[in-house]
Parts: sequence; C-alpha cells; structure tokens
Amino acid sequence: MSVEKNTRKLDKGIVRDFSSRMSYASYLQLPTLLSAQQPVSEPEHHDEMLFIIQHQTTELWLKLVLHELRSAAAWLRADDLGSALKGIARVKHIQKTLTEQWSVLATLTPTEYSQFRGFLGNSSGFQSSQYRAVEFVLGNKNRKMLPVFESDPEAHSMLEELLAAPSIYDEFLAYLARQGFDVPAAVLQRDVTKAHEYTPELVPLFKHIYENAAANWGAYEACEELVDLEDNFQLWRFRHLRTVQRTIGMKSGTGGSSGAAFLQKALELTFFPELFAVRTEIGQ
Ligand code: HEM
Ligand SMILES: N[C@@H](CC(=O)c1ccccc1NC=O)C(=O)O
Repeated sequence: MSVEKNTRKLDKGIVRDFSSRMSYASYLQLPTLLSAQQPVSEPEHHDEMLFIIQHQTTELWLKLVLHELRSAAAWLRADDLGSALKGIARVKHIQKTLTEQWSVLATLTPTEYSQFRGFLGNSSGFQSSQYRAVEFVLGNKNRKMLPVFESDPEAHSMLEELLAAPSIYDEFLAYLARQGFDVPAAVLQRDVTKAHEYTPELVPLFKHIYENAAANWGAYEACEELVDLEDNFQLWRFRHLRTVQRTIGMKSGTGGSSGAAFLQKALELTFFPELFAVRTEIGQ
C-alpha cells in the first residue's frame, strides 16, 4: 500500500536503542564537529556562520585531498600506477566540489563581510597548513612558507616532512625512469626541498609518450591526470581571487599581503610545466 497521510511507517527492525551501540553521532564525533563553529563577532553577525562553515568544509576536503595525494605518491613509489590513478581521480572530484562551493560564499555581500571582517584580526587562509601541504605534495615547495607555522608545531613538522619528501611529480618521473623512459639524471637527483622548475630536457620524453599514447597508455593517462589536477587547482585559485575581488576589492589582506594582487601572482605558478610545454610541440 502507498504511504498514508504522507507519513512513512517505520520498519519493525529499525534500531532505536543506542545506549550500548555505536550510533551515527558517536561514530562521526558529531558533538565535536558541530561544536566547532564559534563566531567571534560581537554582537554575533548572522553571516559569520557561513564564513566559518565554508572554511571548515574546505579544510575537511583538503584533509582528504592530502590523504589521497600522499598515498598516490607512495603508490607510484611502489610502481602501482593503477592505485595512484584511482586516488587522483577521487581528488579531481573533490577539487570540482571545492571550486563549485565558492558560489555559496559569493552570496556574502561586501557590506556584510565588512561588518565582521575586523573581528578576524590577522587570521587568513594564508595560514592554512593543509593548503600549503597540498602545494608541497604537488611540487610547489617554498621553505619561506614555514615560519608562519612556528606557533603550531604539528603543522610545522608536517610541512617540514613534506618539504623533504619527493613530490607526486618527482615520484612519477622516478617511476617513468624505472619503466625504461629516458628521464634526465639531473631531474632524478634534484633537490626535492625546492620548487620544481621547468626542465626543457623533459619535454622530448613527454612528446614521445603523447605521440605514442597507445603504446604507452599508463604513462599517457597519468600525464593527463596530472594536467587535470593542475587545471583544477588553478580553477580553485581563480574562483578564490574573483571572490576576493568582489568582496574586498583592492583592500590589503588580513594576513598582511597586498590582497588580490598577491593572489593573482599564484595564477602564474605551475606544478607540471613540462606537461603544458609539450602541447606546443605536439605534431611539430
Ligand atoms: C570573503 C572571502 C575571502 C576573502 C576576502 C579572502 C581573502 C584572502 C586574501 C586577501 C588572501 C591573501 C593573504 C592575506 O593577506 O590575507 C587570502 C589567502 C588565502 N585564502 Fe582567502 N579569502 C576568502 C575566503 C577563503 C576561503 C573560503 C578559503 C578556503 C580555505 C581561503 C583560503 C585561502 C588560502 C589557502 C590563501 C593563501 C593563498 C596563497 O598563498 O596563494 N580563503 N585570502
Ligand atoms: N584574508 C581575508 C580574511 C579571510 O578570508 C580569512 C580569515 C580567517 C580565516 C580564513 C580566511 N580566509 C581566507 O583568507 C581578508 O583579508 O579579508
């Protein structure tokens, strides 16, 4: 029979007593999670809740992105390309969600934000250790980012560890070398604590892979997945920049930077420059 009075009957078997069973809330630690939204504005500004939740959801997804990318680097090191690609595919979906999510924050008007911005003091997304960690895992290392985390030993040591570890790109290039591809020795022996810099000697290798994709399918697919990762990362940065422009215009940032101009410069950074450079060479 169909639902009566627009009310669904509850199945007999539905478990109701959680006095000695694991429940939804206890498994997910919801009391902890849902007590972490504490506006600092006084009197409390209605829209600060949006601001906090937008950041917290981003940090939660960044936690998973980091978890997957670190594992993907380890899979590459273990010559398991399939598992690495599976993790990267998941990261790409998270990135899309994060980029889409900017539209929620775009409902915050400049007037509303200006009413509680002063309460944020010098806190800023610039101090996001997980965001910096993702940049490091992808190969955009910068030791100068570390002092910001000196008052947070856990974050600081995580970033120090990632600074010293090969990036996912370093691991991919080492994997290619082990597969018999002609990877320049200088690339394999580079100082991994520095940002990866454009190495023109790598382009012929990628040209070979792209022009013989069918014969090198795994390597080719991995290259395209990395291109997607960089693309998605830049789309997030771009939406951040546009949100900043529409919310605070040309004001300087709470973190002390010039604001939009500083963020604009990040759009010129690149994780995998050779994978973009190879496009110019295809068919030539
Ligand atoms: C109205 C919303 C926002 C404004 C006006 C804003 C503004 C800014 C500004 C001006 C900076 C430059 C650093 C500074 O001097 O403070 C910055 C950096 C940053 N923000 Fe935001 N932001 C907003 C929302 C967000 C959100 C939702 C996130 C997500 C976690 C975020 C993450 C970051 C990150 C990771 C950086 C460092 C970027 C880099 O180093 O290139 N921001 N933000
Ligand atoms: N930097 C922003 C403030 C801001 O957006 C923010 C403040 C505290 C925690 C995270 C933030 N998000 C990104 O920077 C501003 O200058 O208005």
